[in-house]
Amino acid sequence: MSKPDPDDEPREFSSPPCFLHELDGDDRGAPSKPMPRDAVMAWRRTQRTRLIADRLALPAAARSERAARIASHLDALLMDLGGRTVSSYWPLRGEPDLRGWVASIIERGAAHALPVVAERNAPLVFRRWRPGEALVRGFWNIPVPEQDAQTLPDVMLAPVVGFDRQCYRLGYGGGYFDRTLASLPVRPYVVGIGYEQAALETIHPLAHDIPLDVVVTDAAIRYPGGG
Ligand SMILES: Nc1nc2c(c(=O)[nH]1)N(C=O)[C@@H](CNc1ccc(C(=O)N[C@@H](CCC(=O)O)C(=O)O)cc1)CN2
Ligand SMILES: Nc1ncnc2c1ncn2[C@@H]1O[C@H](COP(=O)(O)OP(=O)(O)OP(=O)(O)O)[C@@H](O)[C@H]1O
Repeated sequence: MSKPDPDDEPREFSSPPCFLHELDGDDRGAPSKPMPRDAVMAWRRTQRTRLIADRLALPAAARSERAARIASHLDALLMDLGGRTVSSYWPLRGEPDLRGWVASIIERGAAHALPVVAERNAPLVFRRWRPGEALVRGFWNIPVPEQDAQTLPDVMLAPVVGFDRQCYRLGYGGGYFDRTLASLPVRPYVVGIGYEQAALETIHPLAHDIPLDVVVTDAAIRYPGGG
């Protein structure tokens, strides 16, 4: 397992064409001048709190309607998942609930797994799971499969707290998905999942941040730099 890099500096050093946006105090659009690591981490904490509160404020009906849109975008993006292993997540803190879609891909011949924090600050492991199978409480009380049948996903759904134009992911701050992607022998196809309202201009990527391949929201399928 790699240790956090003390030289973990922001990656973006290019000057924006115009600095007027810095006068209006809008920290959502985020200026693209380099920010020190401590400032990036503090900014991320503020954004996490705001973004989680925003999605928890969505009425349940709006959340499930948006999850259905995300599911139909996933069908359009991923098409035939027969014979593939897909990892998803047990929905927490207002994350889109894709459990119905998971049941549908299993019916269509996919295998499915859930991520498990087996050890703090270590890569995630993935345990096979089908609806109806037993779950137990893991770290932070997140339900995880009881059976320790480990697998590696071909397609990994990564729920986002926020995402940016380059498809960098803001998560809960544990660094688990980044650590996992840095350690897997074969990189899966990594699909960020979130509501459109989680869009940010930039998360101020640091050296440890690994971009998602694509982000699927209720409004769009977004590729890095694709607007
Ligand atoms: N539904 C779901 N399951 C998931 C993830 C996820 O993003 N969503 N994960 C994606 O990585 C992993 C769990 N990651 C987590 C990372 C941090 C915290 C958390 O609560 N952290 C503390 C602060 C950090 C700490 O104390 O270590 C907190 O927010 O209070 C929770 C889950 C695996 N399972
Ligand atoms: N490959 C890695 N090796 C060691 N530490 C890492 C690695 N990737 C991330 N970290 C550490 O994890 C911490 C949290 O990172 P970050 O703010 O990017 O979390 P996050 O992506 O929002 O969280 P999560 O993936 O758990 O939802 C940072 O201190 C970072 O240094």
